[in-house]
Amino acid sequence: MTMAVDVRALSKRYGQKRVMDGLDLEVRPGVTGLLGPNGAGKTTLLRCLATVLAPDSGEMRIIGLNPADGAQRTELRRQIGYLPQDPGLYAHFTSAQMLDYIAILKEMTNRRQRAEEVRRVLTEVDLTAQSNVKIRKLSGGMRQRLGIAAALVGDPGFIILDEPTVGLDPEQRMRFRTLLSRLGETKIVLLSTHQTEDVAALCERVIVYRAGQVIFDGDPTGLAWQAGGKVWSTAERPVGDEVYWRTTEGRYRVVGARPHDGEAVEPTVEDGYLRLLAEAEEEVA
Ligand SMILES: Nc1ncnc2c1ncn2[C@@H]1O[C@H](COP(=O)(O)OP(=O)(O)OP(=O)(O)O)[C@@H](O)[C@H]1O
Repeated sequence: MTMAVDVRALSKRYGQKRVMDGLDLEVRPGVTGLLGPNGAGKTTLLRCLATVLAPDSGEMRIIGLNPADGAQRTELRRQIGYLPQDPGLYAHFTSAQMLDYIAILKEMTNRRQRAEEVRRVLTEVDLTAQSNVKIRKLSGGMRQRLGIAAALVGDPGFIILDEPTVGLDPEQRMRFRTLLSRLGETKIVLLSTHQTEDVAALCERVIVYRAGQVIFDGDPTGLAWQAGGKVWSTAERPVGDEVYWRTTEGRYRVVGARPHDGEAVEPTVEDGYLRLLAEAEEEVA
């Protein structure tokens, strides 16, 4: 089994709108983060990789299998765990029933084996106590964790998570980071997120995606340094169109040109990301 995702010249349009245009991408085991503004096309890419959506053209090899081929696609789906943005959980099922159902869809026919698998994934996301609680009674964060558990059923080699940390409290987010880091030791984990702190904390690789194009591919430190020498702390509210915000210390953090009293600040992943997007906007303008 080739533990890699290999995508060549992938294109997708919705009507006249071109969302992906000849995308080339390789993803290896480890945790890879996909960052990008709303509407960049992240979900479209993830849905293609999850074999939920067929691209218009291009080639994919995922764990050595070709999803364009029916038999290989079926085999591949056993190897993929996918958390969509809206996981479509059944409100009247309990957590355990939902996961058991997913295990059945993944063709786990042995009832005892399934029960064990359900227990395992519930433990992974700290939902054992909610095992027999109906989904409609779970909090938003608990539902999100159940969605993550669903993606882990059957121990897939390729895990695709679309904004997995939405709604998680800080403790559960930490727990989730630990879980993902562990999974990334042997599996291909691809997560789309708007949380640059998650990317900084757990991704060894980050891809920034904008308007269907990869505009950065490297490690989080490299992304942070996209704003190297361009992050400032200043006492006065900046004028002009630089990106800035007020910090808890009551100063302004500016990403862009140096304000007249600006003191240089070490860039974060968020700074680098914002700078990169601002530069991409400038190029288009
Ligand atoms: N089924 C569809 N039909 C028509 N247009 C679509 C469809 N799905 C997505 N789009 C459009 O394609 C573009 C990319 O959407 P996509 O959901 O892939 O972006 P995204 O990067 O995941 O965004 P977000 O961060 O907001 O989730 C958007 O302009 C969106 O409106």
